[in-house]
Amino acid sequence: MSTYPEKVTLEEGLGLLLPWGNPVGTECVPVDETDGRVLARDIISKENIPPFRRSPYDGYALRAADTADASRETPVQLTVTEEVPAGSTATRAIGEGEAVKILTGAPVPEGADAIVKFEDTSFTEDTVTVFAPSKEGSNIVPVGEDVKEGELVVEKGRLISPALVGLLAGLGYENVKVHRKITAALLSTGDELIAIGENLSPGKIRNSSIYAIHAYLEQWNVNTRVLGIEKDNAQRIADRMLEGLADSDMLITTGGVSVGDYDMVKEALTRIGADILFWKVRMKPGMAFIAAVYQGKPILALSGNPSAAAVSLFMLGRPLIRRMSGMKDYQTKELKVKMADAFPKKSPSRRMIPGTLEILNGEAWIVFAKKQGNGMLNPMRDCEILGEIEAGSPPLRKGSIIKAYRFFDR
Ligand SMILES: Nc1nc2c(c(=O)[nH]1)N[C@H]1C(S)=C(S)[C@@H](COP(=O)(O)OP(=O)(O)OC[C@H]3O[C@@H](n4cnc5c(N)ncnc54)[C@H](O)[C@@H]3O)O[C@H]1N2
Ligand code: MOO
Repeated sequence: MSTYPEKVTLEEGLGLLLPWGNPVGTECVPVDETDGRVLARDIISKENIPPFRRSPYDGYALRAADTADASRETPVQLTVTEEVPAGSTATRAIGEGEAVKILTGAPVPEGADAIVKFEDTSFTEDTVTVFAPSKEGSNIVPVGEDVKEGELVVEKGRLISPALVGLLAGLGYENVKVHRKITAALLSTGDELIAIGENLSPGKIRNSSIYAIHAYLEQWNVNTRVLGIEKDNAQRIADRMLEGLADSDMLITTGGVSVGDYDMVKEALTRIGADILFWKVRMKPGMAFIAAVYQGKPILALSGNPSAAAVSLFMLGRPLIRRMSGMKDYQTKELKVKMADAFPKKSPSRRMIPGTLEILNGEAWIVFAKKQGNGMLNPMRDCEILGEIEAGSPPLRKGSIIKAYRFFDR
């Protein structure tokens, strides 16, 4: 019989599980499909953005030296030689006493070293008059202001944001090398579960938890293969597990991981020959949990209790999924928050309390979910962060400072 650790700390559990989350392979996808994907190569710019000195205003390009003596009383008049709209270039460099009418986004002509806005001048078709000296370089966007040629714009392993999609397009990438999306098979176990459309009968409940898990996975850009509901029968669960694992990178199950007579998931894992990495984590909710590996593929057996399943998925599943997806910063980020509510009970166990993050007077506060309990989904509804009550804590007053874990970072 294989042995495995029981009742590990969260950190021990992550230490045992995360090494199995090897980054998946890569693929090239059109740039407009890359939001939320993980970049698989460093992006070093071959170009400057902008590629030329640019005017940020509609106005006149001129030589700052020509305006040195300009004032309200002694305005300086310059000869306008031509007009340069965006998309064009000047036909020649400007000389002493000359200016070029220029529009926003147009390249600054050779010889010019300052731009004056229209509204700061008076002008005719052929002349422009300025009333103050311009500083050399003023109102000129330098070449490469946004991105410099040769610059490391973004490292591989970063999650691509909407602005980065735009930057990649701006750099000329029609296709981008990203990690392929991982696929997770999802299996719900429990004799009590019925599908959404079925009628409730005594003792039965609708399968809700897996829909929440499915939605979280979608947010994390994971493809899913939904296996449906299986009864509390070890062999049937084992068969479904193998079916799901055959064409997925990982398996997530719910239910049947406690100590009850019908908790068949551990037995099913043994039957398929999976290696159990650990059973039970010292936190609440989320104590009931099994991590296993089958042919290198991670298996997360989550609690049937929906909040417990979500907390395990956030604290253990999410970093694993981020690592498998190719992300460099896969670890959950921590912060210190003040409690906007008291936690009135002693807490012998380490507790994770879902809440929202509020910033008040420059301080981070956690507002706990109104409902708390591992058997509900409501507590997780608006969860942005999980506040941690340490094992052995006395009752905590409002305003106490605790650690929290955040889930809205990229
Ligand atoms: N004697 C003990 N009993 C229990 C312990 C324990 O340590 N000793 N731990 C309790 C804790 S804490 C949890 S969490 C649960 C874990 O139970 P399982 O993971 O085995 O889950 P089930 O028993 O299958 O279901 C628990 C609960 O959740 C409901 N459920 C199941 N699947 C779904 C679903 N897909 N959607 C919605 N709800 C679901 C199920 O009907 C049960 O009510 O064990 C405690 N017991
Ligand atoms: O294990 Mo239960 O998962 O503590 O809520």
